[in-house]
Order: sequence, then structure tokens, then C-alpha cells
Amino acid sequence: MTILVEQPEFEIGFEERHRVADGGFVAPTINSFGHTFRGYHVESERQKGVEELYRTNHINQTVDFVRRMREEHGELKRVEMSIWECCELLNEFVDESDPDLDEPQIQHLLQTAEAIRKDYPDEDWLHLTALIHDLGKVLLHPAFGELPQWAVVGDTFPVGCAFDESIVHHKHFQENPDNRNPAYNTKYGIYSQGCGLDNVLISWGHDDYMYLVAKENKSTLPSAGLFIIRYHSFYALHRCDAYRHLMNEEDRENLQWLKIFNKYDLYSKSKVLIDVDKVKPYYLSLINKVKEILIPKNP
Ligand SMILES: O[C@H]1[C@H](O)[C@@H](O)[C@H](O)[C@@H](O)[C@H]1O
Ligand SMILES: [Fe+2]
Ligand SMILES: [Fe+2]
Repeated sequence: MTILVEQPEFEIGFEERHRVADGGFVAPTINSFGHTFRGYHVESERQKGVEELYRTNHINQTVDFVRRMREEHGELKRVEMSIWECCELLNEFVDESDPDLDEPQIQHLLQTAEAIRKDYPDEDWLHLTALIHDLGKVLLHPAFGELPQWAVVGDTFPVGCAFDESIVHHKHFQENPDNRNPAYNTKYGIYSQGCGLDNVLISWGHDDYMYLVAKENKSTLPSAGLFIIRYHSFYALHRCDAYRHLMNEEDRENLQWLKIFNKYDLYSKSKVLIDVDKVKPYYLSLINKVKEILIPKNP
């Protein structure tokens, strides 16, 4: 996958950098299925499948697993593909962890980006961040390793320290071997006060993968854009204020943008579909601002 901004074209102004206001955003109260958003315990047509995904996820996301995945997939040696090609690849996949959306993922990318573009018309770096924030879900595709859904989608959380109770379907951590390991099951585990999220291992999935892709390609998206990509599924942090003891100053600053982004990521999920051909020229022009570097294929 290729994603690179050659020049730092996407800059956040001083004012925006410090903006915490929500731009007047009004969140809808019910999702397309007639339930509250993120209603993981309400009976719905998606509830059982979603819980089963989280059960498998919570049992298998361990320190060893995350280290192995980061090594295996961080090399980016599989395939070379442009950003828009990756968006189109996601036309085949529905996210099985999501109680609020059963549309193809390309729709979710465009719904998020279009919603944020409407309220933040001048923030082109944010439009691009929204377009690519879930591109890491290409891990589901055979060309990128065909990982199972539980290892690609769903909320993320730190491994190597205690699993916070605010994490969705927390009870399923009981069967995670790290949960019984005294080196890993305390408040700090292998970390220390204020160590910074960059030093924390996060459960493996599309966020960290896409971050590694962006970093490896020397993306010059602003630090807030990379932070959004890397932690947008970390709801325990940005929704429930858990794990704050691991954050440093830069994390706290970037978190403000992540909180803004999250509203569009979550509440733009809808059955009203975006006309892909209509918006494609705008996003291609954004992508064309970036200079592409090719990732070598497997020999
Ligand atoms: O089910 C969703 C989905 O997998 C999203 O891509 C992720 O960012 C969210 O955290 C999760 O709740
Ligand atoms: Fe996501
Ligand atoms: Fe998303």
C-alpha cells in the first residue's frame, strides 16, 4: 500500500491545534437499526455476531500475539497498491464488529470523510485522514494476508497491563492467558507513569497496521492525523478516559483532535449511501497532493 505526503502540505494552524470545540456537531440518537449507537448489549440482528467476534478477540490478543503481528505485517512486503485502489478493495468487506453499520467499508470511509469535510471545509489533512483511517482493514483481503476479522476490526486496548473494565465485552478477557500473568495484569504492567502511548503495545488490528504503513512511507500528515489513525478504535481512552496514566503531553494534545474525529467516524454511519463516482474526483485530487512511494513486492 502506498501513502505518502512528500511535502508537509497538510498543516494545522495554531488556532485549530488548540480547538476543543465541537463545531456545533449534533449527534443522532439512534442508528440505522433503530438502536442507540454502540449498543453492545441491546438485542439486535447484529448483537450475537458482534459479541462472538469480541470473545475471540479478547482471548487471543496477548503481548506475544501483538509482537508477532507487528513484526509480520510491519514489513509491508506483500503488495503495492494506491490509496484509491485500497478504498475500492474495501467494497467487498463488511465489518463484523460493528453494531451500527452493515454496509461495505468504502461507504464508511466516504461517509466519515464527507461528514467531516462539511463541518471542517478547510482542514484538508482531516479529510484525507478520514478517508484513510480504516484502510488497514485491507488485512482482511488475501493480498494482504487474509487475517480473520477478530484480528483486524473492533475496538482496541493496551496489552501488557490490566484490561480496563470499560472495554466492550470485558468479561471475555477471563480466558486471555495474559490476564493471569502477574507481569501483565496490574495497572501499569510493563509500562510506567506517563510513558507515552507510542511506547504502549495496542491490540493488533487495522489502526496500528495503517499507522505502520503511514510511518514506513514517511507520511507527513500532521501528528494529530497519525494519532487519529493509530488510536481511533481505542474507545476506552477517548470515550471512557481510561489509561490516562500512560499518556504524555503530546498524546493529550492529539487526543483533542481524536475526540472531534470520533464523532464523525461513529455518527456518520448510515444507510444513506454516498455516490462514489460523484465524490471520487475530490478525493483523487487530495491523494494527488501526496507523492507515492512504492512498497516492494514479495520476491
Ligand atoms: O466496530 C468498529 C470498527 O471496527 C471500527 O473500524 C473501529 O474503529 C471501532 O473502534 C469499532 O468499534
Ligand atoms: Fe476503525
Ligand atoms: Fe471508522
